[in-house]
Amino acid sequence: MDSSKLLKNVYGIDIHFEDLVYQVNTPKRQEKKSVLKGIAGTFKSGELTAIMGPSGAGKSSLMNILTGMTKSGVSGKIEIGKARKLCGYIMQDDHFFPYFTVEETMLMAATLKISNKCVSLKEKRTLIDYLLNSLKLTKTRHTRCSNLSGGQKKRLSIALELIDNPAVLFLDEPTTGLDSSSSFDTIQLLRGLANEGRTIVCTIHQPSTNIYNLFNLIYVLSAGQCTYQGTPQNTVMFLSSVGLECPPYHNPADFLLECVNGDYDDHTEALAECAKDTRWRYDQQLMQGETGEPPSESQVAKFNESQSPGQTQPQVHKIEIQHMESSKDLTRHTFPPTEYMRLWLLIGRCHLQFFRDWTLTYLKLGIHILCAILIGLFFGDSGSNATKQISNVGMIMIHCVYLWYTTIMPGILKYPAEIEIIRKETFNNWYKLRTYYLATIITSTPVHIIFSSVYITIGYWMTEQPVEMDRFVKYLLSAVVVTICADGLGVFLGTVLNPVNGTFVGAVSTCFMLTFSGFLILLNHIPAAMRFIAYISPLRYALENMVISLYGNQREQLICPPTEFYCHFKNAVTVLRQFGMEQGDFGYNILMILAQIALFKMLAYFTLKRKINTN
Ligand SMILES: Nc1ncnc2c1ncn2[C@@H]1O[C@H](COP(=O)(O)OP(=O)(O)OP(=O)(O)O)[C@@H](O)[C@H]1O
Repeated sequence: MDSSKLLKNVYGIDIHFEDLVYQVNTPKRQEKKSVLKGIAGTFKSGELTAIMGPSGAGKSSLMNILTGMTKSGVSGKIEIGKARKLCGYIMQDDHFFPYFTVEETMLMAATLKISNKCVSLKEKRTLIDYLLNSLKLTKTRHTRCSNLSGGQKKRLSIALELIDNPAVLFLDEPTTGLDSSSSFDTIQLLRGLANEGRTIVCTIHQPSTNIYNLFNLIYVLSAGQCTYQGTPQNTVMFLSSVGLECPPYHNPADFLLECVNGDYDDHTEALAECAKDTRWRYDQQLMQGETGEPPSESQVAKFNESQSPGQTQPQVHKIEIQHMESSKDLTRHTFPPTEYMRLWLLIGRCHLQFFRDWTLTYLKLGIHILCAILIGLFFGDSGSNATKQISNVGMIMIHCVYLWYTTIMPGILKYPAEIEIIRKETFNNWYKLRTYYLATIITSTPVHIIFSSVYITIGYWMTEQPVEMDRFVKYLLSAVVVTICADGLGVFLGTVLNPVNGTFVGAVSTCFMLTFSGFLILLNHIPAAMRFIAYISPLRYALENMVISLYGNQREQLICPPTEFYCHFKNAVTVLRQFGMEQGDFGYNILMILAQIALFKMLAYFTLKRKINTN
């Protein structure tokens, strides 16, 4: 298949909005602030539109409303409707998984967005080659995303969204952080994409004259009002019509911004009134020569008639544009894989990411092994020596806290690091959040099981614990479930709090759970009214379970060294009695930890969803 054909077949979607009002709450709750004050406009297919204006004018707000990212506080009419699913949104900052190369990132996007049933893997590779070539990224195809320059990252973001050929592309400040040459290249690229029939809308700050002239339409916002909507070429004439004369050799874009900024007195109302005249959208020279006046209504009508639909400006290429008659036609030229298929793809991606990040794998495993050996050496024969049983229970406590702490902290930091990538990918319909969340659970759980098992097994055998399979399995199981529980709580905290507060709350909650685990203060020494805290500590359930695994179920007597006159803990049941764990129920304790895992994982999903949906 000709891969370029996949991209050239474009739906022409015009975006029209009227009386668009956006209000936000102010600190004084009774008043609302109007960010957008009843603006109107049309962004046409085949056109590259720039939304400009001073800082705080409402550009990002307008963009977020049109993309559907902001919904509350919005009123008015937006004609884009179901066509939103044919839109791509490229946010200001470019976020990628750092351990994948450009080619791998593209391939993952292609497999997540397009089903193999409609485009084979071979065709996807050809399409990727075509896109990388068109966006001048071929030389970086084997470069990891973290090593790309700002301009390359931006082009990769664009390439990723172009894979499934969106009809509309929104870009928030695509040139921010780029040098003038990269900025020009990026906008020229966007112009090319618009010429193919797409509707491309971006916000931009202070473009150079060259860049300014590449746009088909300039839409200026000032204090929530539209103060110009017309071609770049008509800017000087428009400003002149309200008495603002652009000095010779001055960049019209700069002058326009100076005017709406109020550098030459406040002309906002006059400009807003004049900007209601949509005839500034039409190219003067094209229609009637330089008259200093916008074209008349009849000239506009005549001009429109002479243009085919979707072509309000001269078209550079002849392209296939299919115009939408109704929302029934709203299907992409390609279709996505099922959510089940995406789940498998995401599991694969999570695995690959895990193995690429050596700090998550080799370093963590190495530290687990090292710590287990060190603790084993410290405690020696504490598992069998009747004189060392308080130390042995202390060692179990250390194992619980070690596993808890080393799991909760990465959990807290996991999502804050990935949130922008997930937001971008879920918003652009790469997959559903629940699919991603499930994939991360499916990937991370075996990792926790393996790591905690390695750690516990080393410690168990080095410290001469009873060589009985059922005791070992129960001991290990308790350690594994408490590790998974720590991950659940960590992820939950990470989706509610920022990393600084999350690590603080994580550390404090661990201290409390440790205090009430039943070792530092015995349960029956805690005032009855406070005892309930102990019953919500997963560490208590885990500690009790690990202790009863070792000392319960009629364990035979421990070894009392011949040098000792009396060994108080020779009978294993004495240890249970000492810590008030005689009545401990293994199954109940496991259930309580499992219930907390389910609770944390569920809460974390909803808080993650809320976080993704708030910008
Ligand atoms: N959710 C919100 N709550 C309170 N104020 C908001 C909210 N969203 C936007 N605003 C306010 O609305 C105004 C416009 O914000 P917006 O981010 O759209 O501006 P902008 O034109 O994109 O600015 P910049 O160019 O600096 O990014 C600002 O004063 C901002 O503080």
